[in-house]
Amino acid sequence: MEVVGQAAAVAQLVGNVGGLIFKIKREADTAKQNKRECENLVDYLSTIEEVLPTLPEDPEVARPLAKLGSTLQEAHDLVVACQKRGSFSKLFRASCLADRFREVNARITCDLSLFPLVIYTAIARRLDRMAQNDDSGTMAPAGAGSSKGKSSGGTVGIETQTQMVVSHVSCSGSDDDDNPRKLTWPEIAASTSNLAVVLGGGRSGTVYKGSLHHGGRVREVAVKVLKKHGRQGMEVSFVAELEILFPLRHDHIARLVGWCEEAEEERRVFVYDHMSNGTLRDHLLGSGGSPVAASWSGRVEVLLGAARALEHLHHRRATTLPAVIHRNVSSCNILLDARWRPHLSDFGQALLQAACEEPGGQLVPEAIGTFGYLDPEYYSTRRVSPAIDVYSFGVVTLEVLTGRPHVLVSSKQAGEEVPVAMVSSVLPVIQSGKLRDVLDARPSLVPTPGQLKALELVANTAMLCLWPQGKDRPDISKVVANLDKALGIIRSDDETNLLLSY
Ligand SMILES: Nc1ncnc2c1ncn2[C@@H]1O[C@H](COP(=O)(O)OP(=O)(O)OP(=O)(O)O)[C@@H](O)[C@H]1O
Repeated sequence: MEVVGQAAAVAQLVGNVGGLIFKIKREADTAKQNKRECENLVDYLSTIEEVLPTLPEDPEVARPLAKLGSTLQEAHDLVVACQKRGSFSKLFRASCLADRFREVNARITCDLSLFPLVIYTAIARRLDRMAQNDDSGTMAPAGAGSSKGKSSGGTVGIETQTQMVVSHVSCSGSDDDDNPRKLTWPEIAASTSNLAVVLGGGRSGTVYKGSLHHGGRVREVAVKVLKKHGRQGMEVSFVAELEILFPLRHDHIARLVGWCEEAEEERRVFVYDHMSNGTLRDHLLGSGGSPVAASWSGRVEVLLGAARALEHLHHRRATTLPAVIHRNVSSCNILLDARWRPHLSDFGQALLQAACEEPGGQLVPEAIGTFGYLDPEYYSTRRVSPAIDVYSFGVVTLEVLTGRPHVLVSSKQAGEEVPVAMVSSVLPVIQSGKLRDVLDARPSLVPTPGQLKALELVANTAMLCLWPQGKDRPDISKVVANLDKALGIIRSDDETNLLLSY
């Protein structure tokens, strides 16, 4: 009886969400302003509408459904507000409404992100029950006439979720025909000669070298095969990462070329453009004479490119897409291509900024990041805001200036080596005006006055980025402007010195 009651409650919530989508579509049809935002919202909701009938009548979907319902109620009010055409300060009103659309879109995305896990569990349970009671081999989700039993292993919800993500971001992102594409495992195996060459590895998986025909040409690619840890958690992060990476196009962001998702085999893969000159850290800590290690202009150019990538992530306001917070900015995640141009990579921990957040940032269950780069304020408050990337970028800037690793090993204490964040030993020296004492000597044994002036600007910018409280740190656009200026000073100084040497 209770089960019947719960199923009825879910059916009612599904009906409620479906009804709201219907009403939103109707109101959007007659909107008098912010029509584009209304249309985008309707496109997004149409995809959700298609999935609604496939939701299992399981009590676990009730909570995210109810949350989605209340967000859609706000979306409805917003679309209704677009019925009025304000004569006074019309543009101002339209821009306020556009902001609210971005907020509502971001919240719908947040609400959806709660679904995969519960849908997965519910469908898996359903399949178990079917295996015991019903060997017909078909599964008829509540109210659906489609989706017949081809599915196994409870993967319908997840693959549908991936499909939703792809179709949503395809609508709102770039419309070029060079979009990332879905690949099969045999294609992955062929492109990497059966995972023959390892490029690197980390907490989330192993990266292999490969080549792939894509966008009308053969591309060198890096193929990241995700670890098969906890199936459910992996699915959630895979979908989230795909949602973020799919529409990203920037000269300084490692581009997603494709992905492979074979849920039954627990295989999940991302394919990126290959960056043949490795990580920034390799060059800062290595002894080789790469342009990045050997010249101040090369180093500041890399910093500037990476800062521009972050600026692109933090300020996607020209689009309806919410800002992205990377959460894992480090010298290991700045990769260099064949022409030594930097590309920000590794979006495995990135988050879409929820527009519904309170001041101070979105609260997350756990502050994840890498020791030495992790913003201490974020670590203690668990609030995510763009300022946490600015902090980590400050650490990378100090690495570039000093050539020292982000973590130093201090002397042994009680028989154990104690790691210390590099920031805590280098920052006080810079603050006391002794930048030269910590500057890496490799680019120039004795920096010229012009170089020193530029490097002081870079160091001062790093100090601001490392301010203890996020609200006091500069916006990344300010960081870009300072680095641009510093690079200009270094370049003109290099030219003057070249002329003088003739
Ligand atoms: N596009 C690429 N081109 C070349 N090499 C790459 C590329 N992407 C990753 N790599 C190599 O693989 C290594 C691991 O990649 P990545 O940092 O994305 O993995 P991860 O498991 O997410 O790491 P982390 O533990 O930092 O989260 C990198 O340090 C780099 O050496």
